[in-house]
Amino acid sequence: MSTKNDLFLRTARGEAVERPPVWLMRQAGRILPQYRAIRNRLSGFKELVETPELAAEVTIQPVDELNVDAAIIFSDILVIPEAMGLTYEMVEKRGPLFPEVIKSEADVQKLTSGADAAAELQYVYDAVALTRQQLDGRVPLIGFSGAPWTLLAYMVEGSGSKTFSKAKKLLYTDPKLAHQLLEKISETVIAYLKLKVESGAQLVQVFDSWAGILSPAQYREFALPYIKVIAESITDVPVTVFSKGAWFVYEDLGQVDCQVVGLDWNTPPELAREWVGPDKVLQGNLDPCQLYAPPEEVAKAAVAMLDRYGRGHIANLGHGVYPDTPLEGVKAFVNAVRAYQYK
Ligand SMILES: Cc1c2[nH]c(c1CCC(=O)O)Cc1[nH]c(c(CCC(=O)O)c1C)Cc1[nH]c(c(CCC(=O)O)c1C)Cc1[nH]c(c(C)c1CCC(=O)O)C2
Repeated sequence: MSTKNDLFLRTARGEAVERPPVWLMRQAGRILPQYRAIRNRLSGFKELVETPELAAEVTIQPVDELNVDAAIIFSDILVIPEAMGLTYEMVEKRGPLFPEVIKSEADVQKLTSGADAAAELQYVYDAVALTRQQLDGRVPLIGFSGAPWTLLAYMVEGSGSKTFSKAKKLLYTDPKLAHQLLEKISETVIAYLKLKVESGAQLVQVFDSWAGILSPAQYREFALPYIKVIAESITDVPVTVFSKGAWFVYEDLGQVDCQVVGLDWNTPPELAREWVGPDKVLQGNLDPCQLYAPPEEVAKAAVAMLDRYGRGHIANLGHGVYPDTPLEGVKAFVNAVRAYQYK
């Protein structure tokens, strides 16, 4: 099946394009009334994630409503810990919660990993295949995974946290165990992403949402090597690495076998370009809070951002869109990028 609007993929592959493509992290979600309507009649978030027909429907909603240049499969990074044997709950208004966490070597040994764990996630592969079919080539479909360090952080901490100090403590007190766990997570992520690609994902993004709380030395020891192996293992589609808050890693990411590097809103694109080098495509990085401003200002800020990046850029926010963002702000952003022309 050919993709009618393949601007996003052409850009990710480094081809010359007429304007930057645009999509938003967390575009499938609470910003859309259509999403809230479906979500409100279900038992919870997990029912939506685990029902392929519904996941496909909410994945396509932002394509219909916002006219973005890519869809991202509706799911969560926490399906991986669950497939490995650590179930999560999504508590309303609070976020994820793991009733059991990883504390000891015995806990790590109990976890399933690799192909066995990835085989638990058939509902994700079904959602990807169904979404591809229903998109009918309108825009490309992005698959994603959490990065090993970010997944470890949830598996050890048991919930969100400002500091993730329990997870960081493990790195300092039992690095060997941390590596054992990271190894198992990585094997699972690789098997999982390969199956997502086989099911129809046309690019994969690895979210290292908590990269920025690591020291540079910790990042190089506990995060980067695993991201490297994952990027090298995905050979059939482009790979995006988004290491949030970790400006100090861009030089290293320049050496990783990925095509796109995602930037958070604290990172000046000119510096990121210097650090990662000329070959990668950059993705980002408008401050999600900018979208609360009046639409004309959102549009101006979007154009100013695009001018700073120049070519080799996928327009996005610097992190996921906040659930209470006005739709008119989101649309002003998308439309401003769509109206832009490279000189
Ligand atoms: C850290 C992380 C998680 N999940 C994810 C990350 C990495 C990206 C990032 O840094 O934001 C990734 C994710 N989660 C979700 C998507 C869907 C696709 C998309 O981007 O549109 C994606 C790509 C749906 C979701 N994942 C979640 C929601 C909200 C739940 C709901 O609808 O009730 C959605 C739409 C829940 C979730 N899931 C997670 C948290 C911390 C929360 C609670 C916070 C919140 O409520 O926003 C873990």
